[in-house]
Amino acid sequence: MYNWIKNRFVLSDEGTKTFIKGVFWTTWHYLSLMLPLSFVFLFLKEFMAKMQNPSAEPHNFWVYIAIAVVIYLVMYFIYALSYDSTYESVYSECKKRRITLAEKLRKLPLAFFGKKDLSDLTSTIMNDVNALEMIFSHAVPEIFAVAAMLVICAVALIIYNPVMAAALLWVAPFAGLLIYLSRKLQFKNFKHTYNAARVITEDIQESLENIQEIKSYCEEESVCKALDDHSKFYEHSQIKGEFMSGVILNGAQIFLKFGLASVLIFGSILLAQDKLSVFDYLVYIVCASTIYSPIYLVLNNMTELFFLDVRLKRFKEMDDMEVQRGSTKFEPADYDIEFKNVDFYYNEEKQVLKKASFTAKQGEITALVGPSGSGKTTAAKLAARFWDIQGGTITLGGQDISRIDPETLLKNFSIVFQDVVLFNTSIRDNIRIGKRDATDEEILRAAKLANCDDFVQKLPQGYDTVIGENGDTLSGGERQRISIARAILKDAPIVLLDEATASLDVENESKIQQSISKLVQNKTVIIIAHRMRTIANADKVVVLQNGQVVETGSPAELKAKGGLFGKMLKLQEVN
Ligand SMILES: Nc1ncnc2c1ncn2[C@@H]1O[C@H](COP(=O)(O)OP(=O)(O)OP(=O)(O)O)[C@@H](O)[C@H]1O
Repeated sequence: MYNWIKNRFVLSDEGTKTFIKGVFWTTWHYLSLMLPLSFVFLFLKEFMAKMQNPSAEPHNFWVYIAIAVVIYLVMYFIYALSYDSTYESVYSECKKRRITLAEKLRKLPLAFFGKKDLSDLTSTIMNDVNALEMIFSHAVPEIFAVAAMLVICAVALIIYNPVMAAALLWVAPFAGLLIYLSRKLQFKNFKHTYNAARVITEDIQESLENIQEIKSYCEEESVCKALDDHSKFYEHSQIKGEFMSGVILNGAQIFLKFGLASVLIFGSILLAQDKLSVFDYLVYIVCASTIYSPIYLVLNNMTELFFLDVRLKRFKEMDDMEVQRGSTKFEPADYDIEFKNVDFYYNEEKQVLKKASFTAKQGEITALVGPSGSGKTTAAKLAARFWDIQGGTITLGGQDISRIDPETLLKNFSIVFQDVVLFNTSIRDNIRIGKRDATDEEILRAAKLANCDDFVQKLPQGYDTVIGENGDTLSGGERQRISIARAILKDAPIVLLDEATASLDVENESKIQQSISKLVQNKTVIIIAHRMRTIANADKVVVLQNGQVVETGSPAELKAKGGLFGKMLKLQEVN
């Protein structure tokens, strides 16, 4: 049972224990709801005994008051315990689930994020877990608790009078079966609604992110129309889903009412035949008027469980995702990077690297050159284990990087991409990302080396200026310089520069080239640039074409050879 609960609801060990505790107390809470009813029966029994025998001595009035107070206190404490244990379990489990998801995301290869929409992941971490909070704090414990209470009551009623119990309870299994049989249909409906909601979230996020392009290409109308269509589809599937659930649930609820009719009919027959006392008849009528509400509650919550399954499926999908593992101990003799017959493809349709072999030595600048789409960026990112390769090996300091923990590996890399990512915080904090414990002096030094200081000093708050989402308030070149300052501050033994100076003007580029030449001393440097002057200082050039290494050598050697590199060089000289 323990394992079933744990797997069924994708819970942690502690979550399963607190969940069972919550269900235990919720069951007692529902059982305690019968106490006032028992009190009424006690009173009724005595009242009828008094009617049959007027000389019988009634209980003292204060006895009833005392019983009522005890019942109230018992119910109060049981409810408090049930509330406390259920909510404690729910909130702590949801917190854990969010942390586990975030931890999982941290360990997934970056390839995963390329395939997934980020709004979708955010929605799983926030909205799906929120929905779980609701369902776990209400529906799930209630199902277990009310079902347990109903079983106990059913057993008591069957022992008390099996025929009347049968007349009362026969409807419940049929109503339950009706809901159970509808589960596939309800699951399918909810999945449609859920996916439609995800599409809308993605639409909104995408249109907000690309608002500039949308406006500049006058695409507002078509974007709004798409959003409108998706919203209509969402509305339609919501209404369809609710209608379907409503029809099924109402069908079950109406069916349950037959139970009251059969109690009245059978009870009257048995009463007429003198096989049932008036008191027992009244007991079953009262039961019939109260017991179907909790049964209906269970049925209603069962449909919530079908909805829960859609969300749990998403959690399981993320849970089952393969994470990148490796040793956290990494003490290389040097920082030479070696690609040996590397095969790589993002998806099976197209192989991006084919038996690629080259070495980027420590203390040297290795330039990756080649036509657009030849696999330069991919190769550079593979060196930092952004993805795992499908064939060959990549070693760093002689150690296979697929056996090194990605985070441990990345500590050795300073990376500057063309697509700079900045955070909506101060310039100082954005640079500090390179080295969390950096002093202000170290930050200033890195900023000066990266030629940031001039433009930062002109800003009203200097290094404390908050730069907006992804540095929106800065120019492309300024943003790029901040990211270079970050890399300088990190001072890692390996430097990857992917079109790092592409968005700078000639004057700034040459200044940054000087800074970069300081940054890269005695380091392993892999540089990707389309402008040939950017790689003039490279020690080695690796030319890629269609994912294959077609030339390797110094810039002078390759120029003299007159191959692809020579042609590219000539082309740029002409231009
Ligand atoms: N995340 C990805 N998923 C699928 N395919 C990708 C992905 N990134 C790149 N590719 C494909 O892999 C091939 C190599 O891309 P890559 O960016 O490595 O080339 P590149 O030589 O750096 O190009 P450029 O000079 O234009 O930046 C291209 O065909 C590209 O479409």
